[in-house]
Amino acid sequence: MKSWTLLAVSNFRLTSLLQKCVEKVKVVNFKPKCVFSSVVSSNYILKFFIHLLVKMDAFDIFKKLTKGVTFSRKHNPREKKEDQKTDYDVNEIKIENVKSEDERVENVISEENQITLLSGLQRSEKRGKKRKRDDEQNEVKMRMLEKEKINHYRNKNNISVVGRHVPEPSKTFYDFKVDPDIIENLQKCNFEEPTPIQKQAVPLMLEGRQILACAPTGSGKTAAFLVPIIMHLKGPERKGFRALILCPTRELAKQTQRECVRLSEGRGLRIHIISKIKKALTQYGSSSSQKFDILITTPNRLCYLLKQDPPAVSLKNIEWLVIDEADKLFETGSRGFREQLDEILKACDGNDRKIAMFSATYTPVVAKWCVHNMKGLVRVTVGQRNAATDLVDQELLFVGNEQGKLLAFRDIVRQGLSPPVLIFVQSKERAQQLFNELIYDGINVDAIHADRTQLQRDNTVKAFREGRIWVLICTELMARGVDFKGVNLVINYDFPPSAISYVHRVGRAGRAGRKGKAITFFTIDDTVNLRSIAHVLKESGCEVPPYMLTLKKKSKQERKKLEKSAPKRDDIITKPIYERIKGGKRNKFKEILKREKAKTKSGIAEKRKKRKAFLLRRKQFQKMKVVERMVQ
Ligand SMILES: Nc1ncnc2c1ncn2[C@@H]1O[C@H](COP(=O)(O)OP(=O)(O)OP(=O)(O)O)[C@@H](O)[C@H]1O
Repeated sequence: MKSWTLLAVSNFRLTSLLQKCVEKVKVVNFKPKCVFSSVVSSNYILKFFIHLLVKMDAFDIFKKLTKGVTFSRKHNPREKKEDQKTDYDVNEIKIENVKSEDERVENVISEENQITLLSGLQRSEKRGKKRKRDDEQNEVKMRMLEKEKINHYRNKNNISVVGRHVPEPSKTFYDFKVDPDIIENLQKCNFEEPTPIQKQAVPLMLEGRQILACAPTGSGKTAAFLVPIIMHLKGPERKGFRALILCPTRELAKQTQRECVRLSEGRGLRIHIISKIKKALTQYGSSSSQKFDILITTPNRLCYLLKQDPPAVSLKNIEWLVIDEADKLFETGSRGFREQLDEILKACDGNDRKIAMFSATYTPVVAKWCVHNMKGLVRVTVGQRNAATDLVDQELLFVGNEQGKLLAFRDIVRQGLSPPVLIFVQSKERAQQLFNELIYDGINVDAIHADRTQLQRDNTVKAFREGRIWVLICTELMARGVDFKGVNLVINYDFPPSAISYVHRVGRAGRAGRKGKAITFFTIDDTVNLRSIAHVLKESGCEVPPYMLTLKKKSKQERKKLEKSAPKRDDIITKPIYERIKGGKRNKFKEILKREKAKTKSGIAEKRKKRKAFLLRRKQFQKMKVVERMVQ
């Protein structure tokens, strides 16, 4: 193999440039070996080469640079070995004619001011490439390290994300890229630092990303979607509604509106809730002033407005659509809102529409829909999916039968009840029955259910919030999203229809970092969901008798049936009602009972009469048939 020895050349940049020149004149296997005699600053050398490159062609440059340099073409086996052994070894370079080359360089550059040569710096092109590669590798390593740090922070906060280019979670409110007034409002609410869902969801939504977020009950999901929306809308405009927040109940919508008002203080945003449908029919139509920005409502009311001809509200300018309690709104059937949701989605047909879904529980139906319909979707999960908050101490209590439930509750009261307490029952009738029972026990109690008027419902919620009512009996209506501060105890008087319902009911306690307790009564009739609910308890670190976890898994059909219609239960009554009624009223009640009895007696007699007539007709018919056969 031919080898060249170039003596007395320059530093690294000089060498590599020279090599390029040499390549241009097609010199094969050029291995420059060089040493400096004096120190030249690399900047000046660069300037020098730029000067040369501009003025001369490659051959000229080569000639100029190699002037006076001796090239040895001798075939030297030792040299060959060296060549193979190492790319370039500074210690074994032959130095010839260094001075003359140095002088020449100085001469050429003398026009370009002063030059200082760095002595001892020798690099080959391969080394240069290696350095470049190293730099790239270091950069990759740095990026990986950064990613690892972010992942570590996410793990610490139990955040998991699925999606592309997910921004870093914010550590403090100041890391949110929001205006100072929003941070001030957050601080006014006594929020010290963002909750994990806020840490991840806020930066995501601020970047305009569509998200499906799942985080435990009471973990601040409301502020997580309100902050970016408020930031996005900035101030009031005359475009009609630009953000829409859907909630499953009016109580939750009102609560969200309150929080939105608090967080957007000073911005002048007009936040509306559809409370009176008649007023709404004329308030938001196309002929109105369009001076409104955020609409918070239930799907039913909004659909009613959309169905008017022409529609009584326009959703064309909606930029953010938030579906709170997404899994509930995606439920089909009479209790769900799926059909209404489809109509609303159709009405929000603006180009800029982005969707955010939030819930404490996750269902595959929602996830599937999001994957198919939300571009650039990011899924954010805090903690374990469909798990109850670990701030609540949960207990399953076997009470034998329906009477046992009342006895168990009275026992809890005897041991000492620390209000506020929420009691969940399966129907409005049972809510009323339990209310009638407890009111005679001298407990400061009220009930809320769909049969009560809007005003009654609002007053009850207000009284409970203000501490005028200690025990609130409610149905599934209040299980989702409603935030009563400091609920100490949740009692599932009637067993929840599903594990998801259990998670939401229990989640009314243990909110915003506070601790709480939940007791769930069960009888022998409640075994269908016992196993799955026992698993929820176990996952949130509560003690569960092992037999519950190994109960036979009930079929999906059985569980679905239970979700659709609650099981039949005995009425909640411990004594005959007339025993509790005094004086004249009691006698009246006895009379009513007698009449009822008489009614049933006459009813039985009527039934007997009918049966007799039926039997008689059947006999006659049979006789006729016999006669017909005989004739034939
Ligand atoms: N960063 C924060 N620091 C302290 N408290 C907060 C913070 N963010 C929200 N909260 C408070 O936490 C409570 C629960 O918040 P929120 O109602 O948003 O919970 P949620 O996750 O929506 O619950 P659910 O799933 O039951 O609807 C509220 O009282 C709210 O004011």
